[in-house]
This record gives sequence, C-alpha cells and structure tokens, in this order.
Amino acid sequence: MKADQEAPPPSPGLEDLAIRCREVCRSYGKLKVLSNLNLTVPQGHIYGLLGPSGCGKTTLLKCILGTLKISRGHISVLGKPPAFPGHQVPGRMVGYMPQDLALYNEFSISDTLTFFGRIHGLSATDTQTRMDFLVDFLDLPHNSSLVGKLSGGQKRRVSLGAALLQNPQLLILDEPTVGVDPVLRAKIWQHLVEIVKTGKVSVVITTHYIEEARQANVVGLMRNGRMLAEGEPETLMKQNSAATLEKAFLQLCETSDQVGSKHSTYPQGGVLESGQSLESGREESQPILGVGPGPVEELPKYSADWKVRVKHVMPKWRNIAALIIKTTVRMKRMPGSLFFQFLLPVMQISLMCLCIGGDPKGIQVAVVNNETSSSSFSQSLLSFLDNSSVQQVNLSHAEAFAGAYNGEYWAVIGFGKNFTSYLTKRMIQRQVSKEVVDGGSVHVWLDLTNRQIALMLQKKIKDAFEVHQRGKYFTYYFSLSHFSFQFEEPIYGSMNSDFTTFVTPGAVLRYRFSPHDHLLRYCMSYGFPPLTLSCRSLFCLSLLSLSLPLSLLLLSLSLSLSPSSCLSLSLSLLSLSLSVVLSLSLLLSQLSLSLCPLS
Ligand SMILES: Nc1ncnc2c1ncn2[C@@H]1O[C@H](COP(=O)(O)OP(=O)(O)OP(=O)(O)O)[C@@H](O)[C@H]1O
Repeated sequence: MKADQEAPPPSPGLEDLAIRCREVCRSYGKLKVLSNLNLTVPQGHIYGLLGPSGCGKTTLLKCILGTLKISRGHISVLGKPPAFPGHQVPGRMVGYMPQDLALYNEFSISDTLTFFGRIHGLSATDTQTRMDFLVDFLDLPHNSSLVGKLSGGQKRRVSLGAALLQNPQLLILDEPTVGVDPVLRAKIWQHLVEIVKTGKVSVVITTHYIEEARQANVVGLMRNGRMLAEGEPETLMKQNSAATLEKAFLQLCETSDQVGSKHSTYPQGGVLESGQSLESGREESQPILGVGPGPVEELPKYSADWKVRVKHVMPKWRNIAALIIKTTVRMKRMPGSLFFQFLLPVMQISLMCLCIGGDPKGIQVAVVNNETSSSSFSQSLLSFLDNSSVQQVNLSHAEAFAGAYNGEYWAVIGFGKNFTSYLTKRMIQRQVSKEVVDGGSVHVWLDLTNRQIALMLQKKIKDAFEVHQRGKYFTYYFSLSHFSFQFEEPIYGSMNSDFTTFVTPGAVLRYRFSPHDHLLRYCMSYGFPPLTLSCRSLFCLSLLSLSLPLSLLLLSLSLSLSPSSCLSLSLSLLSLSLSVVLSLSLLLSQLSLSLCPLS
C-alpha cells in the first residue's frame, strides 16, 4: 500500500508490538476517564486487562479500536493509528467482542455469522467453513436457531464467534467469559493460548475473574483511568509478595492510595515513579509500576495519499450489500414491522390527503357584468365557472369593489358592455384596435392576501373559459389566445410577491402564538371569520394543532429505534392513534366549516 511505502521506518521494536498506547487521555464531558495511560501489547501475546468496574477498560478498548477518539496521547495498533486511512482497524484485521452484545435478535446464528463474514469480505465457502468450526467449538445450538431465543451465555458465545470469524490478527474481547460455564471458559482460554502460539495473533481480554487472567502472557492492572502496573502475572505476584493475582492487585491499589495521599497534588500521569516500557529493553520479569510519562519517545509520522483517503471515506459496496440483506432478513422475520415502516406512512398520507386535499368551497366572488343580454358570451362564460368552489354575486361596479375592499369577496370579475361584439370582432379580424382588445377581455381583480385562494381562483376562471370555448367554438378554430384575461392590479397584495413573502407572516405567527392562532389562521385561510365557528369545530381544530406535531414527533422517534423494541411499537401505535384523531378532527372541522353560515 502506498501509505505503507510513505511511512518512515518505524522506531526499533515497534513492529513487534500489536498495540502501543502512550499518554492516552479521554474524557466524557467533564469526566476524565483515561488519564495519561500507557499500555503495551507485544505481538503474539495474550494481554489481560484488569481493573474494577468503571475504571475505563471499555473506554480504552474503544479508543484502541478507533471507535472513540482520544483527547490526547498516541495509539498505534498493528503499526498504525486506529482508523488511519487504508488501515483495517477497525475492520478485518481486528475482531471485537463488545461488552454490550451487538446482535440482531431476528437473525439466526447462521445469518449473524454470514452478515459479519460479508462485512469482512469473506467468501461464502470461507464463511461456511469458519461457521462450522465455531458452532462446534463454541458449543452453539443449531445454525438456524434465532439469536433472540438464545440464553445470555449462548448470545455471548455467538458474539465471540463473530469476533473470531475472520481469523483476525488482533482480538479484542470485552468480558467474553461472563455467563459462560467453567468448562467452556477453560476451552475458550485454551483456544486463545493456541491461536497466539503462531506469534501472528494477539489478544486483549478484559475479565472480572482476575485469577483466570493468570493464563495471559501479560496483565495490565488499571485503576481510575490509570495503569497501575503491567507485566507477567507471576512477576507481578512475586513483586507484591502475593499468592494470587487478586492479592497482588489489592496490594498495588493500597500502594497507589498511599502514594496518592502522600503526593496529593502529583501531576497527571506521574502517579508513581516512572518505569520502562516493554519495548524499551525492560526485563520481562520487571513489572512496570505507574507507567508515567517516561523517556520522551519519538513518534513515527504517518501519511496516506489522497486516493487511500478517498477510498477510506467512500462506503464499500460489500457493506451496503450486507446492510440491504440484513434489512431484508429482519423484515422477513418481522412482517409486523412492515406495517409500521410502509403502511403507516401510506395510511397517514392518504388520510391527510383525504381530509385536507380538497379545494376550498364557497369562495365568494363579485361579478360586474355590464352586458344585459341573456345570450351574451359573458353569461355563458360565467355559467361554466365551478359553482361548488366559486360563489358568484352579481353587483354593480361600486358595490363589488366596496365589498372586495371590506374583505367580503376574494375577487371581482368584470365584463364591458360590448364584450360579446368586441370578442366577435377579435375572432374575425386579424388586427383590431386597443379599445376592442380591452373591451373583449375579461378583467379580474384579485385579493392576494391568501395566495392559495387567489391561485385557485385564477385556475378556476381559466378552466371555465377553456371548457366554454372548446365546447362551443371549436369548429371556428377558435383558440384560447382569442380570450384575453386581464388580471388587474390586485385589490390587496402585489402581483409580483414571491412565495417567501406570503409564507413568512404565517410562519412567524405559528411560532409566536398558541393553538388559538393556528385556529385563526386556519379559519382565515378558508375565508371564514372564526366567530362563525361552532364549539365542535373549535375543539376539533385545537386537537388538530396539538396532535399533528405530537404524532410526527412520536413517529420519528419510533422509526429511530429498533423496530423490534417494545418502545418503538408502542410509540408507533400512539402515533397511529394520534394521526387518526388528527384526521378525524380535520374531517369534523371541515364538516363544521361547511355547515357554518358564511358572512
Ligand atoms: N458514553 C458515555 N458517556 C458518559 N460517560 C461514560 C460513557 N461511557 C462510559 N462512561 C463512564 O466512563 C467511566 C468508565 O466506563 P467504562 O465502561 O470504560 O468502564 P469499565 O472499566 O469498562 O467498567 P465495567 O468493567 O463495569 O464494564 C464510567 O464512570 C462510566 O460511567
């Protein structure tokens, strides 16, 4: 690999190390979990990481794996920092068994191992061979058993199998022997001892059973985010004149506490006198006590060319395929989840469209028709206007505009007294005067305070006239261009106002006012003063304003959770019931609105 070629020659002994951590610090917010921690895992060794609960073992393992970033210090895993571009840590080079099992309950054992095999790019044959071995070795139930139906210990063994699957160079096992019977525990240790014998595989293992760690080649004793001691188990016991590793650990803790109280203000990391690290020529028999800053080591510099970096950030096809197959298998095993994933959104959208998708009804429009003859074009044109949406009110010019300015009418439609003769002239003659064009045009003055209604009115007027001329004058080769609509300067608003200008006041109101104002805007958008609403519609609209955001919130929450979880199921059900309430309230409010006397 290019990155390898560009890296300067590593410092002596570095290639013999599987993991090297120097002055590693990591905090969660204000909580300092790892403090100037040093750790050295030689190649081909089993490293037992011991320490009380909460001392930071899992955090350290995640930092080594590269899934957690360190705040300070340096980590090198199999020659490069974890998550370095092009480096397969995390990836195929490392097998990780987490403390909290990351398994899918709907998967069978075979699905689980096949999934991890795909992720690591193993061929189907290799996966099958390893699977057969692991099922037998870990004493697992039949391949087809569902993970969800396995016992806690069996699940841990499946997780261990997934970590061992691709024969990684480094195994990181976070408490693999919890819940495992002593016979199998011994078998697991025996297997670990065997695989490290080749010198090519290294293992880091955490365990609460301190004594079982005596089988490790090296143990590290951690406390409060620091490494108290690191060395061979026998040596540590000898150094602390202890008969067991547990006693040696106790002794080290006491010594650490005494030194800590003597030097209550010791600098970070300098807990005890600094020792030598494994790779710097330390005698194997001598434990490293209080791995402090130590001699300044020169850190190798790493670089990767842009192609490796790009490849590193790009998603891999085999991972995408593995995820697609995973989702398909889970859906197949949980047909109920299909309902929530696909049918629920379809239902919600359909109900929403059913309830609020219709055009507003009974929009009042003032008509000023100066033509008196019943056979005039203007009369027949107006008869084609959709009467369910548009309610025509015949008025004089003055009354029509006075009403429109008072907000009683959404538009004024005007016809000149010679509309029919001028329009006929326009149809026959190629060139006509401006007066004829003007007189033969339909004049429309819109109230643009509600853009939605104005747009709907424009469409309805054009549709009506199009239908009219098609039906009656098609034989005369009469095209729509002969009709001219003149949309005059609007009564309120501007012809050139953009969508943002229209939406902003509503959006401001939405965040500024309570559901009552939602109600007000809802009413106004339908052109009804709120006072004409019945109590029922008031109640429905209040429900509507509350249930919509709640239902959406619950739905998004439930989708972000695992579909199999109880919480996800109940949230989805709650969301469904809320959306039903929402749809019903919308339906009822529309009913109420259509029954209201229009003012
Ligand atoms: N995601 C997190 N956010 C905040 N604090 C965390 C987080 N994960 C762990 N901690 C805290 O960091 C400390 C070390 O946790 P960690 O899981 O590394 O301990 P551990 O040694 O692995 O414990 P155990 O042996 O019980 O698993 C604990 O105090 C824990 O509460």
